[in-house]
Amino acid sequence: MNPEPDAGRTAGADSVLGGGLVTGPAARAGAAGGRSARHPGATRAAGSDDTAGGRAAVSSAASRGRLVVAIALLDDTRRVLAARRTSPPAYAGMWEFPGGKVEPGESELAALARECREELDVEIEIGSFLGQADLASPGWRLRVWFGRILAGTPRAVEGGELRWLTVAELDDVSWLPADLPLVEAMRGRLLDPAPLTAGD
Ligand SMILES: Nc1nc2c([nH]c(=O)n2[C@H]2C[C@H](O)[C@@H](COP(=O)(O)OP(=O)(O)OP(=O)(O)O)O2)c(=O)[nH]1
Repeated sequence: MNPEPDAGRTAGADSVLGGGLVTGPAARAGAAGGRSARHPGATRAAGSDDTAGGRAAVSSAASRGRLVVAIALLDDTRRVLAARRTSPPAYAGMWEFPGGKVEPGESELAALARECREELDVEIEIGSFLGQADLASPGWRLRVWFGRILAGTPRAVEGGELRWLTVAELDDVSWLPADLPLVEAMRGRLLDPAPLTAGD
């Protein structure tokens, strides 16, 4: 399933992702920014209640929600790179797709490229959209793309741990709760022999 139009197209193809990828400069241009959400979240907003105060608090929190972008980086054998978090305490030890928050004025894809540079010390090529999920904090949303490494060997710059997981190993780690439906979607895409082309 690819619920979003592809992030962008360039010439070229590779055996893992297929063609139609956005590389660094194109990613920085941010072809996918500003799209509306079309998919319900996987995680219910936490902390809501039925009191007027509760509604106001939730509404206020939603208005300052954040967009988190992350990447399912694949190697040539379709293993995916997972990262183990060290913070906050509630998430420490759980696994996620590398990524982070989009800064104000920054495009989604530029943020994705920046986060991979900062957290993994790699340059990436961004492929097709995997999916999105609402996070526990009201107004926060996670959006994930497939991608591959163009340059560098990933290392956990900010601590934690990295693991390349085969599709058979996806359940060997404890994913963050919001990631679970995305991991399921990814499993389906990885088991499908079709190339993970942008726009498929
Ligand atoms: N990167 C990433 N974050 C995720 C995933 N799933 C999930 O619930 N999250 C949550 C955890 C955090 O609350 C939030 C991302 O925040 P972050 O702390 O990683 O962002 P950041 O790198 O910009 O961090 P910072 O500079 O503000 O310290 O999204 C995921 O797969 N990848």
